[in-house]
Amino acid sequence: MPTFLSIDLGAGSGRVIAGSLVSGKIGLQEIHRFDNPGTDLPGGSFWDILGLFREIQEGLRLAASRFDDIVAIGIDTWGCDHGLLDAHGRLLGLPHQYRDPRHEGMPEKMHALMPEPELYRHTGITTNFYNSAVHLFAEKQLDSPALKNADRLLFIPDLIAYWLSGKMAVERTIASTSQLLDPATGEWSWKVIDAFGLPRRIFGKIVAPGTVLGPLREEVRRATGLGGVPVVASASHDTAAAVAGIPMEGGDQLWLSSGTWSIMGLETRQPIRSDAAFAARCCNELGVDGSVRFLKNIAGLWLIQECRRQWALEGADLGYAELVALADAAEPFRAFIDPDDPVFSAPGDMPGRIRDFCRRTSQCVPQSKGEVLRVATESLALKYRVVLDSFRQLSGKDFPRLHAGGGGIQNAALTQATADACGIEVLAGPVEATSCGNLIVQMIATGHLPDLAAGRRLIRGSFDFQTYQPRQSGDWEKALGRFRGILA
Ligand SMILES: C[C@H](O)[C@H](O)[C@@H](O)C(=O)CO
Repeated sequence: MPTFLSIDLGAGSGRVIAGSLVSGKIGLQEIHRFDNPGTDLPGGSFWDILGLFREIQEGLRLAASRFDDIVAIGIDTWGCDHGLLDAHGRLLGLPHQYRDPRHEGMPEKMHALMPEPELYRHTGITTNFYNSAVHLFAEKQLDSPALKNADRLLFIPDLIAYWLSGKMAVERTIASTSQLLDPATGEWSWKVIDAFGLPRRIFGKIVAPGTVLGPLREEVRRATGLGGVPVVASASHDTAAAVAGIPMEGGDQLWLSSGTWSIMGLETRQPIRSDAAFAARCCNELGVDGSVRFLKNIAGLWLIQECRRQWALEGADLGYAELVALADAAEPFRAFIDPDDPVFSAPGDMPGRIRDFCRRTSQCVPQSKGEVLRVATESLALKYRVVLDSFRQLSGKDFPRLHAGGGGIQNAALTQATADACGIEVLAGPVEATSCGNLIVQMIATGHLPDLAAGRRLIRGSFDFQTYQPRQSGDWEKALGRFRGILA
């Protein structure tokens, strides 16, 4: 049975997943899972990129021992982060994490060189702390030897693909998270690159998702036992992969990719760079098959993951099911936070910050773990509603349903709260939207599927989907009024 391998790296953990085509369905098997902890060192917050590569090779080795018909391999990762390489293809230092505080103070300096509305007209991306443009600009301000000596920039999935195949390429969906790309042409925006004084030479050729890069390098073949399996530049940004993996039919559908980030958006054919879109701080990233992901990033399960991490440090190691049960048992609608307030963006004492926010905004201060989690869960659902309303306004369309995919949909309390707060049906599935998207792009690239629509039909027929109907409740409408009041 033809089997495809999806290497899916999130900003917390990574997996190698095998997707086999059996009797007209995709069967998934998780082959290897590993942590991806960022590490704070003098000089910044970094990714352990060599450790990740070792884990990936281990996953490939395990896959080779289980499957004898491996057709292709594709990589997807979180957005924005990158490595710099010299002219010999050697990595110049550890890649920084996008939460590295070096972004602080940069937007003001950038906007002095190119005002944000103009930047938006060129790139379709508002300035956000995580964008590659901000971090490269910081690197430039620090007179970084890596940047000075760099010959090539590769985003994290491009770097892994290079280490696996020996072929360098910049894949378009991941490049579109940089704030350095023109979303209409899908090519680099030289005006922006020049305005920030970044060296043109590091921005190499951009390839479309689904480009076959080449077979595994000899060294990787020896380390894993795999043969010359081709590496495909898949939908390399995990959100692009997730959107490809959510089976929507027809244009302009509303989707939610639910994970560490909750990303809500529309799948469109053209970027939207109007003043209204800029004011709503919506971004245009690129998707599979020439599509545009018109979207808004919302701080998603990050809030809950960081609460969990903090409580584990304090000695309470709680599983996600326990966290959901605690939130369920707490009293509803006591207080709200803006999940996207900058105070929540860095790792740290999230329960303490949630309490501080409530105190600062003169609301009830949640005390117990359940109360804190309830505040986070309801606030997320309400933020989805606010974002949905801005999409309604910007597009002049109403949306009958929200297509939600990704690991976050397993939090049934949050998914039901999403339906309730948004007042629309949520069609939830698949949990593995990202890997599914990554896999179908490989299947298209290798001639096993004709196109994206066929891939989405395959996914629809392969997995269970759950429908959440909105429960009629005036309480959510009242809560929405209070929530809007605390938004900055
Ligand atoms: C900064 C985030 O990584 C990015 O914007 C988001 O789209 C993502 O990749 C979530 O995994």
